[in-house]
Amino acid sequence: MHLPKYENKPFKPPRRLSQSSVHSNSSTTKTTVKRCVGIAPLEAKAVKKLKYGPQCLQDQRKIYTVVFRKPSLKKHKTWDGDGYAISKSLHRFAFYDSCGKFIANSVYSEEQEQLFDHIFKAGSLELQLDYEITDLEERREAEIVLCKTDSDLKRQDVNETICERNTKSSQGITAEKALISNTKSKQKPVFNSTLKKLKDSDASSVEDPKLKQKRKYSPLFDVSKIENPVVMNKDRDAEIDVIVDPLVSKHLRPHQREGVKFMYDCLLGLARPTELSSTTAMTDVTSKSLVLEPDSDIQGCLLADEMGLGKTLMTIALIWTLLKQTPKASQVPCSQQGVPLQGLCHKVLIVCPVTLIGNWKREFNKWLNLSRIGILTLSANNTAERDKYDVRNFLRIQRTYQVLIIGYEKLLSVSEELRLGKDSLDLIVCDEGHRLKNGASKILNILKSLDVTRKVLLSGTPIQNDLNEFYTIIDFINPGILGNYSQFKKRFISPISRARDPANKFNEVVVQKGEERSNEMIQITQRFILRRTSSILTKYLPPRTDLILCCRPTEIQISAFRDILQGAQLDLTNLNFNSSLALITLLKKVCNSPTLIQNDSFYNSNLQETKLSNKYNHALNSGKLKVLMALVERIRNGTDNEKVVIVSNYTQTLDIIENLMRSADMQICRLDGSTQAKQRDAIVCSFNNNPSIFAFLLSAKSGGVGLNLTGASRLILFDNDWNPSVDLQAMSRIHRDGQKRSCYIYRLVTTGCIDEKILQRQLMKHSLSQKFLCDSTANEGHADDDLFNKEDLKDLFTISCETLSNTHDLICSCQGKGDEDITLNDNNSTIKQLPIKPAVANLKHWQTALEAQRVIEQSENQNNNEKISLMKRCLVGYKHIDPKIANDLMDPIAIEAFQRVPNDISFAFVKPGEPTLEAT
Ligand SMILES: Nc1ncnc2c1ncn2[C@@H]1O[C@H](COP(=O)(O)OP(=O)(O)OP(=O)(O)O)[C@@H](O)[C@H]1O
Repeated sequence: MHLPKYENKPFKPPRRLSQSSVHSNSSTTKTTVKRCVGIAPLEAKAVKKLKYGPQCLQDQRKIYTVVFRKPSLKKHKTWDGDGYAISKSLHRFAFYDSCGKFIANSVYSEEQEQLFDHIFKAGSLELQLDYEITDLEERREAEIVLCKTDSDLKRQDVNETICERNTKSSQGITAEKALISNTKSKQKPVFNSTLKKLKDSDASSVEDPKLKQKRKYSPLFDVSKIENPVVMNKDRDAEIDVIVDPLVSKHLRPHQREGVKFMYDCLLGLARPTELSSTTAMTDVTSKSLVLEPDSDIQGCLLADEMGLGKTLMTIALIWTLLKQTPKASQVPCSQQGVPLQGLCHKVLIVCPVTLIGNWKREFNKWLNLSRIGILTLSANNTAERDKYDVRNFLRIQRTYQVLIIGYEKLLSVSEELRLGKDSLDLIVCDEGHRLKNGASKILNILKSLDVTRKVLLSGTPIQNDLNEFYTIIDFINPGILGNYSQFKKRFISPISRARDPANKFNEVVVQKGEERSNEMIQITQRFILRRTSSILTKYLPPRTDLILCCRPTEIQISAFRDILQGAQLDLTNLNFNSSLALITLLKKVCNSPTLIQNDSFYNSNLQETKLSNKYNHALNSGKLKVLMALVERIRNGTDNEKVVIVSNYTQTLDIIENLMRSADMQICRLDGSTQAKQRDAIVCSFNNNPSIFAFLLSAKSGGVGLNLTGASRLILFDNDWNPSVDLQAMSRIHRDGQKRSCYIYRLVTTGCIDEKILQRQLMKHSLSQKFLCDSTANEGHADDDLFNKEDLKDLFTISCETLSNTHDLICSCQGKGDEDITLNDNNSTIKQLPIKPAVANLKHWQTALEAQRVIEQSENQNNNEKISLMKRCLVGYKHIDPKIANDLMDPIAIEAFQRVPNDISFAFVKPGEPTLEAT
């Protein structure tokens, strides 16, 4: 199977622009020519009228790009310049420099296959062919340069006429303005370095002020000819509208149109009225340009949309717009029609996890085509020296690449090169930007040292509930907006933390102050943070059925739980979460498979004398493993050639699953923390494209982020993480754009054991995380103390062998016939989505101890009710099914699996997907 491979173009030095293409007043750059010729093919008739030196337009001879240098004896030779070659016959080549000036002829008489390796000697130069220009647009560009050898005004006029006619004849989304050089004025050659200087200079240095006053400017696109355009907002000084290229905007969904405008407003420091971000306003305003007040505090943003909402596409649309357009036309060189020839940005740095570099490049190709935009990626195979060379060239050379995509890890090795060339960078995009939450991180400090004001952070994972981390990220995006750290600490961290401290839970004043400061912080930051949930996508995706399957523990598991809990001699009166963590982890492992305990460090140092491990060393020794194997066998035997992704937090669990599946002759691939960066992309591609690979084993934490596994339509989440967003990340790998089949997500939990309790915490936390800043997402696999009191901890260590589902027992009293699901009554639906706190408000000052006790008890009850309500909220829409009573798990595969292991699925919550797929 042939997979697309995107190689970087070789670096070339800046091309010297031909005299006619650029001049110091209303100058025209190479881009001008490119735009002009890219609109519609030149008509042969018009072309024939031109009597050009190289005659290149009169026939279909091949045109190549070339690089050249003076002959040198140096070991590591570099190229001095670039140009073109025209092959007049199979063997004869005429070489021209980048201005179209003839250099020399040369002959090639060797094997055709080695043509591109051959070093030609022509004139006093060595030359090498780079690539044949087959792209129409690029060929036209070359032709025009080559045709200008004896440039004269008449010929230029004809060019202009052709360009104008092409523009007029182009329709709808191709209605781009022709960009025509003003050749009638005096021309001086300008190098790209000069253009770079112009970039930051004042308008007056580019244009004569008198001329400027008279001059009219035009946007790059004619908005009247675009169906449903996306027009950017502007400030009062804007001279023209900036309109997203219809080539991209035609693909954008309503939330994406709004997202692109949001990011643009932030980067340009435009103060957005809050109503603009409301969902109802979306469709109405994105095609209009509103005049907004400036907001000097903001030049960066955080796009925190949930995964799968298309943050990559939105960012590509933004980058492409900024590279090509600016509202301040008078500050850049313009065509004769007043169309700016430069955008607001010239060079963009995208930093992302190494696993996502390939994905970014594919997305650029998907939406723009790589022939339009120069994307440089640093290959994982490159040496550090090669990386440095590439980065230096990226920043130095104007023309070849506009975007550099680099892994976070590689930033360190090229930091010096980036710092030296930092003035060339205009925008930094940090994908999975929550990685920058650590203020001491070297990567963050390198990025800060680049002094790039415009920044976009992308993160599908909510920012964690740690105010220090939050400060670090916000201060990176918009430095100083929250004051310096000590001011921030005083104003926000201290009062908010004090209010969260259980010791202050009855101090109304403290709690209220914390709440006020928290709201104040939200108000400041929501100006540049945008978060939408993936529910927006429902109507564009195939239906998704969610099944939570409670898997009955095996006898082996139950006896392992008992032995461990007895051996650990828990002091239930002095429990706290951190001291119990090792035991909790051990119990989680037993839920997956008792085999795992033999490698558990807590077990080995504290419980080994119990010599339990040998007893549990059987293959299918857990309920979840039995259900998993029943499911995957059913999926594999199905007629639809469906594939499955299996996710676990433990690589050792993946080892067990891998062994079981391989012994059942299933072909699998696997991605976990040990998978080399350079292999990751290839593994994902081969899974999605190779029909013989049936399953993908994925470690939830080490790579789930950002992966596209739409080759599979079923996903089994083998264990839960405390942090619901880790699981959500994993689950959205298959149910995302590009998915054509109905999807099924199975979450396996061990009935009545710690697995189910973790699920319950997740359900509560997910409800809480709706309020952005108060997201109670836990840190790196640790549970959040907010949600654990001593009773909760005791509950974690309680095994309920008799129950069909401990979760169901808590929230509902139905029989599990499958016909009842939870609907929130009015009371419940108004539950405040705030972290659970004791009902402090109920406790007035100066109450007797008895009254206080009563209020506290009431508060605790109220909290329990709130917790249950939070859980219910997450399970709205789920059917409650005891498969022994109601044999309808709403999925033929699950039904067949149940028939195979009827004693191992004790209960199920099933949320059937709605058939709402819209043509996209
Ligand atoms: N408007 C659209 N039409 C069709 N496909 C789209 C659209 N927007 C995005 N996609 C596709 O959806 C998939 C997911 O998009 P993308 O990776 O950008 O999401 P994301 O928000 O960055 O998610 P994550 O946080 O998981 O990385 C990609 O394959 C992308 O090409």
